[in-house]
Amino acid sequence: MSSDVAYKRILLKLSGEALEGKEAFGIDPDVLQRMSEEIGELVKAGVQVGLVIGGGNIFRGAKLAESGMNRVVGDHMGMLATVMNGLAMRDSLERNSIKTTLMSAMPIQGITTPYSWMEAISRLEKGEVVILSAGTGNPFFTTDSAACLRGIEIQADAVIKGTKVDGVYSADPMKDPDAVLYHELSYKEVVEKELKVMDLSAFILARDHKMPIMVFNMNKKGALMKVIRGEEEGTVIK
Ligand SMILES: Nc1ncnc2c1ncn2[C@@H]1O[C@H](COP(=O)(O)OP(=O)(O)O)[C@@H](O)[C@H]1O
Ligand SMILES: O=c1ccn([C@@H]2O[C@H](COP(=O)(O)OP(=O)(O)O)[C@@H](O)[C@H]2O)c(=O)[nH]1
Repeated sequence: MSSDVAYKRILLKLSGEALEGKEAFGIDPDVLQRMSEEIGELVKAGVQVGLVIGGGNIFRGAKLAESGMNRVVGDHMGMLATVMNGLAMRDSLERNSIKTTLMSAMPIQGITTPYSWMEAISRLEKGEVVILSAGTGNPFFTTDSAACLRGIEIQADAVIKGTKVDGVYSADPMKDPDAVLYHELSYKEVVEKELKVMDLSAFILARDHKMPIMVFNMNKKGALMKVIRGEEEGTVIK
């Protein structure tokens, strides 16, 4: 492993919505390409990358339930959306010569590999990127919960969450122009200040297992590598 990286194995969580990029719906190929290049740099530096991708660019169960659909069915659709994003991401990574396995908590024979934590670790050790799709496989959870759960299972050194803003702020930066970016926070401060990092059940799981969380801007070129090098970028919660 290259000596200038601070983490050997990471669980990278990419937001489904951020994959939309400049498109009105679905997936922006430019975002996929840029993320593939950035993930490729990590792999070259010797970092083992487990990847959880959201599905918010396609379906969210809670939103579907607002219009009358059964929430469980809506969540199944949301989880399948993460498999579609996973297929697109694997395709893009493979086109960039990065060996990738797409695992799914909802197995689809012939298309995905069923999720197994031991198999995931063994492939990560061989230098493959492993995409862990279909969230936790259960309704009423989010892909942030999946990221923390899988991060703990695969014994990652940190959960690194890519989002649309530069990190965790004192208030929602999209709404409050005076919001201040934090570079470091404790789990306790996040709870006390009620800061939106991820949903509470995901966050508490990470806290209880002392899993560090980093939040960075997916739209900022090079930000991910800076986080991995331990440079001042985004927000670290530990
Ligand atoms: N304290 C805060 N710090 C950072 N972002 C915040 C905060 N409060 C609300 N937000 C909003 O949360 C959004 C990111 O949430 P995230 O969980 O990544 O989104 P998604 O719903 O796509 O998973 C940002 O775009 C930002 O507008
Ligand atoms: O373990 C999980 C993960 C996801 N989902 C569903 O999949 C959708 C897409 O995931 P998420 O909203 O976390 O995506 P993101 O916001 O990261 O794009 C969610 O809204 C849920 O409906 C679920 O039911 N269980």
